[in-house]
Order: sequence, then C-alpha cells, then structure tokens
Amino acid sequence: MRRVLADRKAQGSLGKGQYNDFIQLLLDADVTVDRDEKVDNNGDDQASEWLANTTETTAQSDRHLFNNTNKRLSEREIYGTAMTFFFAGFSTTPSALAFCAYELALNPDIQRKLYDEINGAIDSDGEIPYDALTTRLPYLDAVVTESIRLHPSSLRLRRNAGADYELEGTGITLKAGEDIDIPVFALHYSPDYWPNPYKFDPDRFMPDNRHLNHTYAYLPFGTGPRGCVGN
Ligand code: HEM
Repeated sequence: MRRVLADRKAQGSLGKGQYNDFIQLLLDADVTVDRDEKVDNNGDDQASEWLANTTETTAQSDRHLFNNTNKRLSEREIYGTAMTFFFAGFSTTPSALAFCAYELALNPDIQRKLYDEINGAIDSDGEIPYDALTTRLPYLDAVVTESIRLHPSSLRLRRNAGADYELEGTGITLKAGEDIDIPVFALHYSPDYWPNPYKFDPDRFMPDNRHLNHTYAYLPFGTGPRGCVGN
C-alpha cells in the first residue's frame, strides 16, 4: 500500500496519472507536519500513548483528538485510511459482485434487460462515461441493490448505547452500555416490508418504486454516522 501511494504521488508530481478515485482524493488533501510526523521507531505516536492512558469515554477522546479545525491528513493518516478502505472493501465488494452474477445467471430475463440497458449507455467512442453510472443505468443500480438485499455481507449490525435512551412509544428503555443488535438479514427477508421477499426483483429499486420501500428495512451498508463509507 505504501508503494502504491508513493507511485501515485510520484505520477501526480509529474503531472500525469490523475485518477478519478479515492486515493486521488486522499493525495489531494493537504499534507501538514503534525503529531504523526513525530512517530518514533516503535510506532507509538503521541495520540496512541494519550489514548492508552486516558480515562475519557470514546466520545470525549474523539472530541479531544479531532476537534482541531486546522487538522489535515498526514502521510501516515493517508496510509491508515487507505488500509482501512482496502480491508473494508476487500471481501464485501467481490462477494456482492459474485452474488449479483449468480442472481443474473438464475434470471436470464433480467440479465437480458440489463445487457440491453448497458449496451444503450455506450457512447459513440465505445466507452461508458463515469457519470452514466448514476444517470443512465437505473436498472444496473436496481439489480445490484436488489442482489445486496438478498445477500447482505453483514447479517446484523451492532450498536452500544452511550446513555439511557427511551424508544418513544414502545415502553422500551435502552440502558447505557447495552449492546443492540439490528437483524439486517431478517429485515431484508421480512414479508412485512418486502412483498414476495425471496424473489429476486430489481423492479423494487427502480426510481418509480423506491418510495414504496421502508428506509430502515434495507440496511446492507448500515446507517447513521458509522454507516459504510463505501455505500
Ligand atoms: C458491497 C460492498 C460493501 C458492503 C455491503 C459494505 C457494508 C458495510 C457495513 C454493513 C458496514 C457497517 C455499517 C454500520 O455499522 O452501520 C460497513 C462499514 C464500513 N465500510 Fe463498508 N461495505 C462495502 C464496501 C466498502 C468499501 C468499498 C469501502 C471503502 C471504500 C468501505 C468502507 C467502510 C468503512 C470505512 C466502514 C466503517 C465505517 C465506520 O465505522 O465509521 N466499505 N460497510
């Protein structure tokens, strides 16, 4: 990963190799000399030493560490972020694509419809422009979205209550420190939210139908501030 970043950085300084991807965004972020440049050879920086000794809660520590408005990404943070994204996307994305291919193999009519849509999005130069993914390929989006409903990579999500919290109208109070499991798989297959839930039916996610779906009955990427960055 360090070599990839160094190569990409070198390409950038030569004025070539500008990519439309996340590594480019990270590299384009200003690099400043900050606490990360003071890392000693054991890999202990000031922040991790401070974190190890603090008695603050996680939320307080986050505020303490990240409330610096002048904060920019150092090289070490770019490396850490790139590694996080690499591992977070490493098994999830290939498995989503494999299940999508599997569903298309089982549903040749849907496969044909998708094939026709993709062919129609090809420009005269034989390319599909990047922005066509969001503007010209609604069925592709629906196929992938529906496939991830049937095959979510995370079967459940977990949150930990930071404070007592009453769930309005339910008579249930979550106690501080309690774990809350959110059953993604069960929600995705619930007939309460999805008519004929076992059917692979991309039409559920076509623009005209999306409003019929319950927002929190579809959680393959989680939700909220800690939801998936790759969503
Ligand atoms: C189909 C592909 C993917 C699926 C199904 C998926 C799913 C998820 C899920 C379920 C979570 C937990 C969210 C929550 O607890 O609310 C998550 C977190 C995360 N994902 Fe993904 N992910 C995918 C691809 C990616 C990719 C490509 C990246 C990197 C660019 C990525 C980066 C992350 C990160 C950084 C987190 C942690 C967010 C946080 O804790 O603040 N994911 N992902």
